[in-house]
Amino acid sequence: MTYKSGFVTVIGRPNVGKSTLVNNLVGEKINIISPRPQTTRNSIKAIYTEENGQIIFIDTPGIHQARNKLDKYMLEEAYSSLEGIDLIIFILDGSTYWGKNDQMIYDQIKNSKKDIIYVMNKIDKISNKELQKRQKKYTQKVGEEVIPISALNNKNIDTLLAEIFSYLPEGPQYYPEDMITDQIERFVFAELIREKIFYLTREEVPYGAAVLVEEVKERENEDYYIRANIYVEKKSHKGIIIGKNGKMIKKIGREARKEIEDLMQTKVYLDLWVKVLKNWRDKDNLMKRMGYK
Ligand SMILES: Nc1nc2c(ncn2[C@@H]2O[C@H](COP(=O)(O)OP(=O)(O)OP(=O)(O)O)[C@@H](O)[C@H]2O)c(=O)[nH]1
Repeated sequence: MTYKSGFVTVIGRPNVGKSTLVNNLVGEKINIISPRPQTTRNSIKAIYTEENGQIIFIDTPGIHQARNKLDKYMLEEAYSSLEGIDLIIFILDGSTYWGKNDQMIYDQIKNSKKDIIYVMNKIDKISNKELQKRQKKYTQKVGEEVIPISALNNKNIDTLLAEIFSYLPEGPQYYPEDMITDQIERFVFAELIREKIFYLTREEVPYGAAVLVEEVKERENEDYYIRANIYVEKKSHKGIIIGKNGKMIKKIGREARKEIEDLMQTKVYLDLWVKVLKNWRDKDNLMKRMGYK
């Protein structure tokens, strides 16, 4: 059998279940999911690999009217993720009806001249009779077959996968099979922290420092908790980064937090830890997680 692979954009209005679908397919919680809309702030790649092929998913932020700088950035991200991809999956919400935002996205993706698979999600929320009715309505709107699924209950996902592969071209395995995401958002946070270390410390200290974001959590009061480890190569460097009475690490944390808050447009609690790890540059796994080849 030939090996097929390609880049697939998952698009749809906020809250239709894009992250749930991608996460369930890949089998691990990668993106931040919450019942509130617009939780996905970046296009995050998730990678699905099986014997005969590989699908690289781009999970786009929900498309909506831009209200602020961050919204605009998210919109650009969503549309720019259409470039250079092989297939679009347009997710519709089976528990509601065709809306203004669906129309807006439909017009845009139709323009892109890419292949599109239409999916109607959340069918677990409606009766069989209702399902058929809505599927018919959606089919009339888009003029093509609409695949009903429940991302939450993994219903009809095999059909969807087979459909995706039927569109993908013959291609290489782009990423190793044990790699499931490239975690763009975490990488950006880590880079912001690293940048502060560069500004605030001297000589070889910043060059021997690496940052890995270990945890990103949206809390009930709507702020973000971010925990990151700063790895240094020598004990003496740890002392410098922490500083007298923790002064330096507080300063690094304060300045990085301000920038992350600016990016996320919300309050952030940044929890920084400094750890000595000799020769971290030689540790393959760590390098991979940091986004270095
Ligand atoms: N009942 C039901 N709920 C679902 C299904 N798929 C997703 N949800 C729920 O819908 C909500 C939004 O899901 P997400 O996966 O975050 O939606 P999204 O489209 O990625 O949202 P944005 O990131 O805001 O664009 C969550 O509460 C999910 O649990 C489904 O198949 N059935």
